[in-house]
Amino acid sequence: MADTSSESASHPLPASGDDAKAKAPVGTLRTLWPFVLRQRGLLVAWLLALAASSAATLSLPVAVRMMIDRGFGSGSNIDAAFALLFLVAVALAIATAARFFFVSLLGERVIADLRTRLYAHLVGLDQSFYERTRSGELVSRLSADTELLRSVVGSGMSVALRSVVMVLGSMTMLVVTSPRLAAYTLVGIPVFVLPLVLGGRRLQKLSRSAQDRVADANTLAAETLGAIRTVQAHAREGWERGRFAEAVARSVATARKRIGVQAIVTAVAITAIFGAITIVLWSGAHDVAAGTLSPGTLGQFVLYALLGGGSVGALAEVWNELQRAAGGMGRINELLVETSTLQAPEHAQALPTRVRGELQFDQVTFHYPARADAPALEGFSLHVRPGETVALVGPSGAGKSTVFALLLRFHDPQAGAVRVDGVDVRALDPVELRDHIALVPQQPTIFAASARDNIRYGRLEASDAEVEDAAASAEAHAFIAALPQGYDEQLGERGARLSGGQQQRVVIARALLRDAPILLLDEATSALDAQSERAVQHALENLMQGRTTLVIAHRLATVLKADRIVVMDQGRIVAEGTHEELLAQGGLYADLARLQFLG
Ligand SMILES: Nc1ncnc2c1ncn2[C@@H]1O[C@H](COP(=O)(O)OP(=O)(O)OP(=O)(O)O)[C@@H](O)[C@H]1O
Repeated sequence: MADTSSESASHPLPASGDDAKAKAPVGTLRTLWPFVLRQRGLLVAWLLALAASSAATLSLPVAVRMMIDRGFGSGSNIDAAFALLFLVAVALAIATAARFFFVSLLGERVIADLRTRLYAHLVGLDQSFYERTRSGELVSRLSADTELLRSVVGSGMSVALRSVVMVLGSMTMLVVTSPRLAAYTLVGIPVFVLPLVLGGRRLQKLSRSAQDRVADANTLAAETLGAIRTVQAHAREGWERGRFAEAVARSVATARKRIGVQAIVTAVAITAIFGAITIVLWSGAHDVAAGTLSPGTLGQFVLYALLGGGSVGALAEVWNELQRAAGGMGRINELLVETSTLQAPEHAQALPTRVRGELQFDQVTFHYPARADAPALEGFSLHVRPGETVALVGPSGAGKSTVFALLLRFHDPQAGAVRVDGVDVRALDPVELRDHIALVPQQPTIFAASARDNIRYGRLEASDAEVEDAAASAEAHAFIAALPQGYDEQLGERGARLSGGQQQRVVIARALLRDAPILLLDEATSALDAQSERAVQHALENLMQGRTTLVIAHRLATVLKADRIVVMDQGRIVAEGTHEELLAQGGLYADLARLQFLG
């Protein structure tokens, strides 16, 4: 059987960005307002440019009329009429460029601000939030949902406001230009617009389901390619090919419907627009022939009608965009209102300047928020003296990791108290508390950064020499120095370029550099070869020296060296003593030791 343990059948995320089925009302976008107001300068510059470009656009038809009537009509003012037309066009060009620049920049700034704020909020949320939230979901909100909003602030908002100005402006100008033709047009508009709006709605629904079908196929591909070992080990390549082909075929079938409707809508749109223009021109031509209307005025009228009609279309489109963005804003708001249940107390107590590292659990009872019925620790009491090494041993689910979580104050117990140097951890600022603790987790966490920066994560202000000293004590200096770029070598995502034992030693170096009086060590369970094992063991011994150490033990060497072994089962302590004492007692420890430590 192939080893598939390293594969996680990654569950498809709901693609937040695309999935915006606009459940939130458009008013949700109000949340953005304070962020927009913070860019006051850009906002004012944009509004000025918008006013200028709208004025230029609205005067363009007038310039065209003058060009036709004066330029072509009499022939005397040709140069002046064309010069005026060109000037208006240049003004329009400059104002449009300025408008685009200011509003796009405004969009970028506002969204950068929102993303920064959202991330800052997320990293501060407590563990219980992360236990019920998938990190992929958060990343998707940070990227896809903010991207939706970026396009709203950076363009949608601009198009909406501009279109409203244009619709109002061109309607006024239609009436001013020719009240009679304007009356015809206003009566005629709904007749032409209604089928387009209906077609547009249908089109939108279809394009959403086309997107969904494409997403289905992508999800299938992501899931199976991510678990390719399992697929191949089961010889399911042929079957998966078939499934993917079917999913793709379904997306084509949906797309075909959309394309068909779009083709019809296009035909209707062209007929409607040219029908309208023909009718206005026809009616206007009679007026021109009768001498009641100049040709230029007719041209001016048609241009205003086109401007107004185009802007109505743009408004309809932007409305959809606003709805999608409101969905994104709603999801981001859900995150922004999340609060940590673990707040720093208003008047946090300070730990002594030299923390001795005395740990006390007093009758602690704790259950995870998701498991109200099953306590992870129950009446748990433990006293660890400064500098002592205590090994926690117990079957899976006994509560060993929970002891760590409470010491780090990732959660607060429902009863009892956890104390460091006699101070209840609830009275401390969590950041100050954690400053005195070094954690070496079972799975080493390596960031996609250089070896040096990975170690320095333990203490950001450490010098290069201190980093290298820590690496040396962690038996990591030799292999890091041998990397092509030495300490500057990028370790790759999740430490892809290091072996398991090397990753562990980098993390130990990080903990050494942290130089905290309290060490929480969750020993790795994965077997290393004898040489790596010895190096890691050596590194750990250096790390534990002179610190209060709680270790979740998986190795014989560790339990043998511990000052005391605490045996846990179902959230309680069932025995305590040294390896020999506990072996002699028999019971749970003897069973565990036979399985885990003595092979
Ligand atoms: N985030 C969580 N939400 C709900 N229940 C949890 C959570 N984490 C742990 N538990 C439960 O709490 C109990 C103690 O878990 P804990 O992780 O402390 O055990 P452990 O001794 O460290 O086990 P292992 O050796 O397998 O890591 C278990 O019953 C577990 O199912």
